[in-house]
Amino acid sequence: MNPAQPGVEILIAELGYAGFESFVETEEGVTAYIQKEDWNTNILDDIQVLNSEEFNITYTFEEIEQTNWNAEWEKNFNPIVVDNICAVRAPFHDKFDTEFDIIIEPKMSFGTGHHETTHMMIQHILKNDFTNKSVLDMGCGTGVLAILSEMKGANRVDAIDYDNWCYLNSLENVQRNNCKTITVIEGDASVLRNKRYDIIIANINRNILLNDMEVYVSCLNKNGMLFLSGFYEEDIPIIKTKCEKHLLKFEEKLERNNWVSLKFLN
Ligand SMILES: C[S@@+](CC[C@H](N)C(=O)[O-])C[C@H]1O[C@@H](n2cnc3c(N)ncnc32)[C@H](O)[C@@H]1O
Repeated sequence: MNPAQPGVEILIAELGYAGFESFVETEEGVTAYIQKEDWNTNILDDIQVLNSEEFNITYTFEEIEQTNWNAEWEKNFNPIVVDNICAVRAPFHDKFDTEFDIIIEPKMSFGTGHHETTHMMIQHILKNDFTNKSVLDMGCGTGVLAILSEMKGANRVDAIDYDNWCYLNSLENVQRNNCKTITVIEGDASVLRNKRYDIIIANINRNILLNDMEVYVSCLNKNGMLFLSGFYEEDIPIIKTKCEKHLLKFEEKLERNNWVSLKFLN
């Protein structure tokens, strides 16, 4: 995609709503990634900025091989350290002298800590008490947040993702970090029936969160905590309204580059 610069933010926001999961801004424009099974050309009919006379955006699309993507990731994956407390690194990086040291081989899955939303979710987990809590990591990606939840003392963690690649990658990363309390499940909110948690973490996107909020809230214990991310500052009102409709109390907001992460209490 090749937008004039002022249109980039609008374009990324609209693509995010439509289900695109990650974005790389280049000198030529924006490369946007979406899971193959979520893609069809009709999706672009909803992207209003593509029809804007003001920006004149052109685009192409192509299917990419997961294996090529892996190699790219491994070349470009630099370790990160969040708040000097939690490192997220690949197996081939040296160990960090931080309280928490998470080893992730991301392959194609989202969740290395580099993305603003993952970074903020890590910050939320670091700041809150997870001791002996039951935790749901919905949309677990690499499993990084589930792994940190166990390291922070959670005694039961379900890590759920509807994408088979993420499911397999989370299983690998759970083993790699010697986690004992994490169950990785392939599925979406429909697998949550009759499950209950003290803490729910969901870094997905605005529309999925709005759509599945009722199910999440039905699984959240009284006085439980809900951490949400995967959306922008301008989405806060609609997310807050939805949460407040389910009697959740807004507690805290984190923000990075217009991405936000919210904490609610039940
Ligand atoms: C933004 S990534 C977050 C990954 C990781 N939790 C993190 O914070 O870095 C969102 C993840 O949610 C998954 N996902 C999207 N929609 C979903 C749904 N309806 N049910 C379960 N997982 C979903 C995607 O496959 C992706 O791995």
